[in-house]
This record gives sequence, structure tokens and C-alpha cells, in this order.
Amino acid sequence: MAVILHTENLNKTYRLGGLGRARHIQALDDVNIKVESDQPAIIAVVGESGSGKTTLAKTLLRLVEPSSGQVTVYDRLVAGRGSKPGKREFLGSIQPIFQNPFEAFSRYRPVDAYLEETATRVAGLSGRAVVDALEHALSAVGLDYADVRGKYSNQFSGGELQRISVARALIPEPSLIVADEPVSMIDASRRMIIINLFKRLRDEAGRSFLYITHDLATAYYISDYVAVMNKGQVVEFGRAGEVMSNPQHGYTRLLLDSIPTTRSRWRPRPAAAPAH
Ligand SMILES: Nc1ncnc2c1ncn2[C@@H]1O[C@H](COP(=O)(O)OP(=O)(O)OP(=O)(O)O)[C@@H](O)[C@H]1O
Repeated sequence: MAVILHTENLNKTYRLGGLGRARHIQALDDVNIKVESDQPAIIAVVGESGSGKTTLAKTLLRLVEPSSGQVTVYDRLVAGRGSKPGKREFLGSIQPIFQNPFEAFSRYRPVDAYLEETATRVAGLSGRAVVDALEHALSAVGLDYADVRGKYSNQFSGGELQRISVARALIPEPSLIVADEPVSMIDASRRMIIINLFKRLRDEAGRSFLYITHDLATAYYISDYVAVMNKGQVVEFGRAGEVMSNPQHGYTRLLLDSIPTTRSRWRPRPAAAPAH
């Protein structure tokens, strides 16, 4: 079985302010998560703002150095003491998708230039193989290269642009895609297209995802595993079905109670008392 993700006693403390006025924020507080499986998996990390989700994502992407602890992804140590993966090899195996696709692509550069750059610089491709990789990745997200070529970010909807971000992430054939709030900036009616795309890429292309979200409802819908974070700690972790149907922690129950259900939304109001 492969160790898809293992964080061991992972800590991150940010230091704010200068000498004498320094303040420390413990963004990750002994985070321990282990997902071991032969099947690719979608691992959701849920929690309110400031709970440490993005910091966790950034340690996997090596954008943030942990204060202590280690991270293993697909049996390879990627962060913490002793981790020294080569840059290209590392970038190829873990790819990010960010929250705002309009910020990921400058409006002064055609979007396919970004895809080409990933194909040449990260995947190490050249010549015809670059075009093949772009065609293949775009078709995996339901887009045609001919419809994307030469166009700029302002010529796409947020949903289309996020699908192009996913295509870019797929080019180096990563084993894990880290998606930090990937649908929060997208029109609500288009969110499920991206969410379902992740499911399809897990099942058909064998990609695993770390899916970071505030939204427990979509986390439940697509995830195999859920980690619930609060104040830098993972307060609950397990198979999605178990966490949702039998939450052990009060904070998880609180998050679950905040999901609007059909029943609570449409429950008829009690009739007003007749006026006397
Ligand atoms: N570069 C930084 N310097 C100092 N403090 C930081 C830095 N990045 C994050 N923090 C702090 O660390 C804590 C965790 O932040 P983080 O962004 O990881 O949370 P989050 O759960 O992703 O929040 P959100 O959902 O709002 O993105 C917060 O208190 C935040 O203010």
C-alpha cells in the first residue's frame, strides 16, 4: 500500500513583529494525518478561516518550511528535516490549484503560454510532446486546445479558467493535486463541474487530491477522507462517511449543524397565533 499523505507531528509557528514586540502564531499544532491506500484518494481539509488549512497546503507545496515535523507524499519525504527532492521532480509530483483563477493567469499573456511553460519547465517536454500534453490535459477537463489557444484570461468564465488551471496542474502527471479553496471564487452554478471533475480525475486518471475548503457539504460529497481543523489542530480525521455520520468532536458537530439541509431550510414555520 502507498502512503499517499503522512504528516508527522507537523508544526508551524509564524513570528510577527520585531524584537521585543514579537508575537507567535501557531498555525499548525502537531498535525498528524495518515492516508495509506492502493487507490487514489480525495482528502478534504475543512475548518473555519484561520484554522491552518492553507499553511498545511503550503508545507506540502514547500512554500512554507515547517517549524518541526515531516510530510511524506506517495512514500517520499517532501517537507521537514531530511527532505531534499530535486526541484523538477518535486514540482512534477505535487501540483497546486489556487483559489482565484484570475490571479493565476495574467491578463496580458495567453493562458496556453502558462500551460506550455509547465510542459517544458516542469514536465521537461519539448517539440511535439508539448502540444500532445496540452491537448491531452485540456481534453481531460473537457476543453479543446483549439478553443483555448491564443486566448487571454478575460476571455474565459471563472469556471472555464479554473478548468484550465486544473489542466495545467495535470500536465506533469502529478500524483497529488493540492487544491486550496478551488471553487470559492466560482459562480455557484458552476462549482459542481469542478467538484465532479476532481472525482473523475481520481477515478479515471488515478490522481489524488488534497481538497481544502470551508464547505463541509462538498467535502462530504467528493472526499474519501476528511480532516477537520480548528486552531491549528486536526480535531478529527477519518473516512468521510464515518466523520460525517458519527462525528466525535464538538467542533465537527458544530460545522455539521451549520450545513443547511433540505429539511431545515424548508421546514414550515409554526403558524402565527391568532390575533385577539
Ligand atoms: N505568513 C504569515 N505570517 C504570519 N501569520 C500567518 C501567515 N500565514 C498565516 N498566518 C496565520 O496563521 C493562522 C492560520 O492561517 P491559514 O491561512 O493557514 O488558515 P486557513 O484555515 O487557511 O484560513 P482561510 O480559510 O482564511 O484561508 C492564522 O492565524 C493566520 O493569520
